[in-house]
Formats: sequence, structure tokens, C-alpha cells
Amino acid sequence: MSGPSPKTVLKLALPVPLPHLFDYLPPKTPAASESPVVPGVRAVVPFGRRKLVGVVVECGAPAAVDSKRLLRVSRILDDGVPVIDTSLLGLLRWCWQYYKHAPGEVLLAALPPALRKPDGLLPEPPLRFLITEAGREQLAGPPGRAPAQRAMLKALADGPLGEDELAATGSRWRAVLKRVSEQGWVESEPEPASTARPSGGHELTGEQASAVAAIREDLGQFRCHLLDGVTGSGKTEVYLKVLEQVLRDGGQGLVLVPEIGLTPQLLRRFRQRLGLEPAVLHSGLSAGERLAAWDAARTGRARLVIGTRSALFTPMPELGLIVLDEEHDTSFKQQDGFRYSARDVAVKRAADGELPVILGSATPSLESLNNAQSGRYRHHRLRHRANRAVLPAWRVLDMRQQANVQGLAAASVEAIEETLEQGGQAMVFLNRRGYAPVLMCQSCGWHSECARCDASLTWHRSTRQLCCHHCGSQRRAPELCPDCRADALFGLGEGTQQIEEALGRRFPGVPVLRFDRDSTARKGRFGEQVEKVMEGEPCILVGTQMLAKGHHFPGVTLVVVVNVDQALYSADFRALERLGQTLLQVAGRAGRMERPGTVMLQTFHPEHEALALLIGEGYEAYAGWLLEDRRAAGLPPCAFQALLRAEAHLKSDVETFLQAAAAVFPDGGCRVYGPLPALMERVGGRYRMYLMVQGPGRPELHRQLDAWLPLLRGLREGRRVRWAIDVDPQEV
Ligand SMILES: Nc1ncnc2c1ncn2[C@@H]1O[C@H](COP(=O)(O)OP(=O)(O)OP(=O)(O)O)[C@@H](O)[C@H]1O
Ligand SMILES: [Zn+2]
Repeated sequence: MSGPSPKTVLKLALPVPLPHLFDYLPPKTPAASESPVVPGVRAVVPFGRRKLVGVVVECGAPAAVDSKRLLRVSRILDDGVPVIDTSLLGLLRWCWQYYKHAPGEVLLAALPPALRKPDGLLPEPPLRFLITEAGREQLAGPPGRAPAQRAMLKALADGPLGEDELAATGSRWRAVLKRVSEQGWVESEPEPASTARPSGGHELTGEQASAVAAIREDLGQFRCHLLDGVTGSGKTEVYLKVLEQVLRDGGQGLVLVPEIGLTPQLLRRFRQRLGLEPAVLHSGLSAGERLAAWDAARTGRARLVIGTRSALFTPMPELGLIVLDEEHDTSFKQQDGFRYSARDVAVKRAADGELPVILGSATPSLESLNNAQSGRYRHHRLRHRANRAVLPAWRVLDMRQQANVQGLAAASVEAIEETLEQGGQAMVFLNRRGYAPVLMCQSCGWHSECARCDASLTWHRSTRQLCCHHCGSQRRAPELCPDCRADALFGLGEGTQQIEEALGRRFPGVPVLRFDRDSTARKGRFGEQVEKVMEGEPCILVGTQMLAKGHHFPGVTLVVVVNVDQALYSADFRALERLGQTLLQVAGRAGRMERPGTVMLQTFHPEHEALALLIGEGYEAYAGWLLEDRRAAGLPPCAFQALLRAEAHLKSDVETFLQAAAAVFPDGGCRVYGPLPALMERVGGRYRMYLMVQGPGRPELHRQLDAWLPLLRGLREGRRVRWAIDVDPQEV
């Protein structure tokens, strides 16, 4: 027997945080039936003392080390069927190179969790069951002594059913199914692909129609379309019209939405308009549900996938369109581990697959606006609300001159009262959950601080807890001041719970619905509350960011924004961009139907030029002003950045490492700045700092980063810290 030739080495991505692929010999004597190993298949390999599941990335590459020392793949999984197709594999490879992240972690993140384990298998294709001629005859005959069998035949008489539907016919359905199948009364076949039956939909406005026409023209080729339409302008209707065409042409559609944009209402809308069941993918699903949805997309049974960030990596053999709704949303950027931007990777996927991508938003990111201005993206503007509703009117409340009860201005309370009297619904927005952001002692000035973070502990009065919203630590709230023992503790500032309580007291009998991460923690609660709002009875909604995103609440005519002043003076250069987006998105919930809406903005800085511009002239002017500023300051999107982030228990370790890292930064057109402290320097007892690398061009930035990385890995100072590269960072 000849020794293994280097030609047959397999390169695998394994789930370990190392920056390379791993060489293995192919499995021993593959069975005759087994097809040759191809890229994209899963394999089990020995790794140290463990067995790992990896994905074969390359076959037949020359081995990096002497092949005699190589270990052998234990076995190939899934009968050698690739779980990741070639084009997706190419995209993932681009990702690990671009984001400088471990290939194995990138690749395995693209697999449903169930397939990351050796015992997880590709699911069997689902079957559906049909009644046969003999079955019909049986049903037509006199009822026998097997009522369960008869009931099943009866259920099938109206058309084929899947396993889920049969399961609803009785607990012993499997046994019954077996019996009727043996009799030849029922047969099975693979579940066919879902087909779209679009119906309904609006007659498009002129603006919608021209956007739809332009995007349809580009089907079958790559182009990025920025759909820049004010809140309520009917962007979703544009997506639907283009998707209709894609589905009709036999393509698959992929729709990505922000973390909390994936609501039952949204799904219902897609389901009803397109007349098909979308495969839904998000992190809240069970492993089994996720696997099933992913597999339906991979095999082409599912024609439409709707999901959050990571759904971007679903294999879809006939993908014809990607839609990214609320493209400015920060949840599209993963903030730990594999720090990718789903927006940017979506554009790359579309380019690779030669298909159009739609980025939609009422408040586009400066990155996308910049790309539209430079002609790289096609820019479609929808300036009017679709259903003749007008954009809401703004009222700025100078809080220095307003009586203020528990955070609410007297004028806001009056406006809420008026709204309720007229049968409308009011929404109060503030970005702080809990009862009060700080618990403070009136006598000695003590205040609740997290021992492990540079942050105060939020007072959750109902549960009598002090909670850190950064590291999650919790403790019982003291009754007396822990320092001076005075009975003088009070909550400083307001959180959603306090506003909820204040409104409940002021408007007895009116439902006050709170939407924040605490109140909607229970599964399904969010949806229930939304349903309640949709019933249209007068009510008050109080909530955080969660309320800002894409909801269509027809009854809401008043929006009160409680406190956004912090952002006006933030050290983060993106703070004003985010503020403008949040304000307009929240405001956009008001007056989406016949009755016009009002937005009341409570602020201590009514004269601030940013607010004046945003409210006076709108987002386009505001974003233009911000973009000019970025250009003048040489900041993204007019420059390119990457961060080297590092953290450790000892601040000196972080500093020493970053200084050493800066010292070995290679020469070139990009410069390195720092070490600088993270915006919140200490979280969970760890100090966090970074170096910022910035330059005028992307290729230059990547060339220098790629030259720097091996040097960083060689630094002995790096052993005492956790470090990572963040390309195109969104926060510091
Ligand atoms: N051409 C049209 N004619 C009449 N009504 C329309 C039309 N297009 C959309 N609508 C209606 O207008 C409302 C807002 O539309 P939609 O939710 O699609 O807006 P949007 O731009 O996605 O909003 P947002 O950015 O605020 O989420 C919906 O009730 C929708 O049914
Ligand atoms: Zn903390």
C-alpha cells in the first residue's frame, strides 16, 4: 500500500479560536458507495483528546506539514452531502479574511446549532400523506370498528397533510398512520416546495412604482438599491412587490430585519400578501425549529426566509433577492466574537450571487448615504406617506420652563390626556428600563454603583433589586443608606417602570402597556401587548428602543420623547447619527393613518443646532450636515477604521499590550491611535481599551492589518489579555 499522497490532504475549519485551517488525511477506506469528499461537507476529526465537528473547506491542497504526521478524519457526516454550498463557502472565506476572525468560528456560526455536534444530523426530507383510491372507497363504505383510522382518512380526504397536521388528529396518530398505510389506504411523498400565491396589496404610489420598476429591472444582476423612504411611506410594500416577481420567476427571497423587528405582525403581513409560509430564522428558536427552517431553505422547499442577522448565512440555492429592512439598525452588526456587519456582508453576498439587494430605511446610515451619493448604490426616495397620512408635527418642550412630575412635563401629560379623550393612543419613549437609573441617599450623597463596571446600578423597585445593565450583576436594594444608615434613599431620574407607575396613577382605568426587555422577557408577551394595542382602544404605551422599530400602530397619534439629551454631548462621534435615527423612528410611529400625529420632544437643550436642523429640515438635511462633518474630520464613512480591542483584569496589562502592539504596527498609509479607554472602560471587572487604526482606503487598511496580525500573535504581552480585531467598528 502506498503512503498517503499530499494531494489528498483535506483542509478543515474547526470550531477553535485559531486563525487557520487544519490539515487532515481523508478517512480510511471509504465505502464503495461513498462519493469523494467535497468542500462543504461536515466531518468528525480527532483534536487533542477531543472529537470535533468541522467543515471541509478544501480538498487536495498540498499539506502544510509532513503528511506522515497528519491525523486522519474519523468520518464524513451527512453521507457526504455538503451542508454549505460552494458560493456560501466562498462568502464565508471572504468573511474570515475581511473580519480577521478564526475561520472555524465563522464557518460554524453559519451552521444551525444542531449541526455543530457530531450526533446532529441533516433532517430527513419531510413527507406529506395522501389518501389513495382504495382509501376513498374504504371511507365511502360503512364505518367499521376503527374510528381513529376513519378519522384520519376523513382528514386526508380534503387534500394531503404533513406530519404536523396529522399529529393534530390524535395522540396515537403514528400508529394509526402505520395501520392505514399498511392497508394501502394512504401513501406518502416528499413535501413539495411551497409556492407563492400573492394577493391583495395596494395600488402603488408614483414613488413606490418607480422604485419597484427600477429594482425589477435589475433582477438577475448585482446592484445595491437604497430605499430611502420616510416612516410610513410603504417601503414594505415595495419589498413585497419585488419579492412577488422574484418568487414568480422561481427565485428565493431573503429578508433580514433587526433583532426586535421580527414580530408576528410582520410575518403575518408577508404570509398574507405573498400567500406562502416563510421560513423564519432567529436566535430565539429551539435547535430543532432552526434546523428545520434552515434545511427547508437549503433544499429550496422554502422560497422565502425572514430572519435576523445570522439568517444571512442560510444556504439558498436559488436566491434571487436580499432585502435588509431598517438598514441603519445597529443590531445588524455583531458586537462580539465574529464581529461582522450583516449589511455589508449582504451586499457582498448579492455581488457574488449576481442579484440585487435592497437596503431600506427612513433614516439611512451615513455609510449607505455616502455610497448613494457616490453613485455606488441606486438611491430611491419615498418622500410621502403612502396612505395620504401626513408626517407628524413636532413640539419641542423646553424642560427648563416646564413643571416636571416624575420625568413628564406638564404639557406632555396634558397632551396625553387630550389624546385619550379623543379616543387615540399615546406612546412615551425613553431609553431607560427599570424604575430609576440610580438609587441615591439624600443625606450623604451615596449612590448605587456597580462594583465591577463604570456604571450605576439601576433600581428595579418592584423586585427590590439593584441591577447592572452592563454585567448583569444584581443585589437586593438596601432599605437604609449603606453608608450613613439614613432612611433617605430615593431614585434619581426616571426609568420605564416609574413612568408606567406615574401614568397609571394619573390616568386610572386606562391601560398602560410597558415595552422593555424586562416586561417582554416572557416568550409571547411582546406579541400579546402589540395585539392589545392593535385593538385600537385608548391606551398608553411606555417603552424603550423596542417601540421605535418599524411597528405600525394605527391608533397612535401622540409620541412623547422623554430624554435624549445625553446623546447631544456624547464622546462617540456616531451619537448624533443614532440620535437622529432614533428620534425620527420613534416619531414615525405617530399619526400613520387618517388622524395626524404629534411628537413632543422634552429637552433641556432646545436651542441645540442638531435638534433644530433635524426637526426643522428633516433627516436628509441633517444627515447631509453630519456627513459634511465626517468628511471634514476625516471620519467614517469618509475614512476606514479598525480597532484592536483588548481587555484584562489589570489595566496595566491592557496598556502594556496595546503599547507593544502600537510599536510593531507596520508602515503604510494608515495610522494607529491610542491606547484609548473604551467608552465604558470597566465592565464585569475587566478593563477595556483599544487602538484605533485609520486610513483613507480599504485595501491599504487591510494590507497593514494583515501584516500586523502575525506580529500581534507573537507578542508575549498578548498572553495576559483578551484581544480581537474589529473591522469597521460601530462602537468604542
Ligand atoms: N400604495 C399604497 N397605498 C395605500 N396605502 C399603502 C400603500 N403602500 C403602503 N400602504 C400602507 O401604508 C402603511 C405604511 O406602510 P409600510 O408599513 O409599508 O411603511 P414603511 O415605509 O415600511 O414604514 P416604516 O419605515 O415606518 O416601518 C401601511 O398600513 C400600508 O398598508
Ligand atoms: Zn456591572
